[in-house]
Amino acid sequence: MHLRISSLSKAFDGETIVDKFSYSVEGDFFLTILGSSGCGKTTLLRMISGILKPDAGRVELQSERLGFVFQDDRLIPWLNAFQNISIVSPKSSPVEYLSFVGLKGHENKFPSQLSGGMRRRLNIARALAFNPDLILMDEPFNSLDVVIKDRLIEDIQKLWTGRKISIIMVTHDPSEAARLSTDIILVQDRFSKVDEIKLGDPLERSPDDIDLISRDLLSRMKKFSSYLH
Ligand SMILES: Nc1ncnc2c1ncn2[C@@H]1O[C@H](COP(=O)(O)OP(=O)(O)OP(=O)(O)O)[C@@H](O)[C@H]1O
Repeated sequence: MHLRISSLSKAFDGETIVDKFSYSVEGDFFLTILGSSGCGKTTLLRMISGILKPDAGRVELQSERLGFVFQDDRLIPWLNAFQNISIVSPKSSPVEYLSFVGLKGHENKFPSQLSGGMRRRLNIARALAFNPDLILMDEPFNSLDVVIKDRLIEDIQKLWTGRKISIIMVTHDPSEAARLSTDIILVQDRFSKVDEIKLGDPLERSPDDIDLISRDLLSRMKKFSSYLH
């Protein structure tokens, strides 16, 4: 698996968001695109996925089956949880994936009958059921309560180790990045500064290591926060 980004640029209404950005990573990576709100993380992820066309530059992504967890859940309102999964992935066993995200017993509920956090988990289950070799996740743990979030982070880590898939995740939370990533792209203020951080295997990281990395990331982010200056 590899991702190669060469000299990628994007502007909206004449305002540059991503400016000649190059990056590459390979292997079974867990790449986190980390940065404060509005810095251009989602724009980069959308260009990586091919949903958004860059103004210049190119993305080379080796993947046969791409799964996507969007920021807003894109569930079909008139199908229940089971059907929302089986429609995108008829050969999968939806109950297995619903159990994985803690939604066993909710198979017959429609999206409108689920809480925001449950819909988010259903969204994740649907991406997994597609059996992807690469998953792109945009803020997957937003609006989840802390216990569910902690459990899901553990499960996603198990999935990453067990199935040898690669993951690219967007987040603004340095502690999620410190816990899960093999590699981090820390984006400051619309790509005016980008740190590329290689962390290696997250399973070899102790809670103290995670804490240290998390604090280092936060202090780097604070230096560039316009809100604090
Ligand atoms: N389709 C679009 N048209 C115009 N401007 C856009 C569009 N998409 C994004 N932008 C602008 O680009 C900037 C970066 O947006 P982006 O969604 O990539 O940021 P982000 O880092 O993912 O933020 P957040 O964490 O708040 O989701 C923002 O100022 C946003 O208003």
